[in-house]
Amino acid sequence: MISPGISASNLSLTFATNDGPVTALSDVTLDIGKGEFVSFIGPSGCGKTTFLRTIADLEKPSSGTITVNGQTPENARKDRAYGYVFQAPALYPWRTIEKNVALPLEIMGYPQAEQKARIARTLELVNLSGFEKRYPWQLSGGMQQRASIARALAFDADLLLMDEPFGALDEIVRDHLNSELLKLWKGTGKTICFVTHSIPEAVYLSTKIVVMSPRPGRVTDIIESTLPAERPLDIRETPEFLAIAARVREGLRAGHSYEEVG
Ligand SMILES: Nc1ncnc2c1ncn2[C@@H]1O[C@H](COP(=O)(O)OP(=O)(O)OP(=O)(O)O)[C@@H](O)[C@H]1O
Repeated sequence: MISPGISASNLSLTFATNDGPVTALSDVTLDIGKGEFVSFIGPSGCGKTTFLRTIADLEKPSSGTITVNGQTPENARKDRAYGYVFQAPALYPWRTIEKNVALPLEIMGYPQAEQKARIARTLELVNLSGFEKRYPWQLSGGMQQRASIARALAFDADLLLMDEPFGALDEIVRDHLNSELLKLWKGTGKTICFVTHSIPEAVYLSTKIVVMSPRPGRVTDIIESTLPAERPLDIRETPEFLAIAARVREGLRAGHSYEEVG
């Protein structure tokens, strides 16, 4: 049996705004096992970021429950249960790459030697060994995003929350980072929650795909991937891959997601 990593039950979240209440999440029920790679896909405004932020205890649900490693999100946060990778790399320009990766370790009071070892290990995991002394602006966008992944990995949380980390990158860099991320996931056994707008990216990476629709944000389909663990990039041309992609597309249509745009 897969042990529970994240369990949401009838989770709803409504923001009070000047224009009245906005329901970002409506009645979301979802279980994510430890070691799963789960993608959240849906159009802008369907609550993907809000769901990630709720896991991270950055938002409080209006109703329903959610547990992270069997605890409240607040206790999980205090336990440093997760690393968070934002849409933009969000690196400090005045800090070198190694100093950026060191930041959470400094805050958590790791001894210098331990910091050094962890920085070396995580930079190696994301293929950035040798770039320790560079500044973020000296690296390409893809390298900057890898550095921010290294920072999220530095304190070795079991759970990695990634909010559309590769959205701003070109296809080729994105392909490369997708296969690197899969390798990293397989090598570390972490649980990954990954937000994306891209159907091929979601299908390529995930063990489970959560399709969402807006107004209000809800889950329209949960797809368990039947793809093998070993996934070369050209798996994206196989009938099995295309069948899963078609089901995701159908789920998006069922939520009237794209018809409403434009
Ligand atoms: N702090 C907030 N206050 C008020 N409304 C908010 C707040 N955060 C999000 N929302 C609203 O909640 C809904 C869901 O937003 P969310 O950012 O979770 O969507 P998303 O699916 O991640 O979108 P995107 O793909 O554009 O990042 C949107 O309508 C958004 O405007």
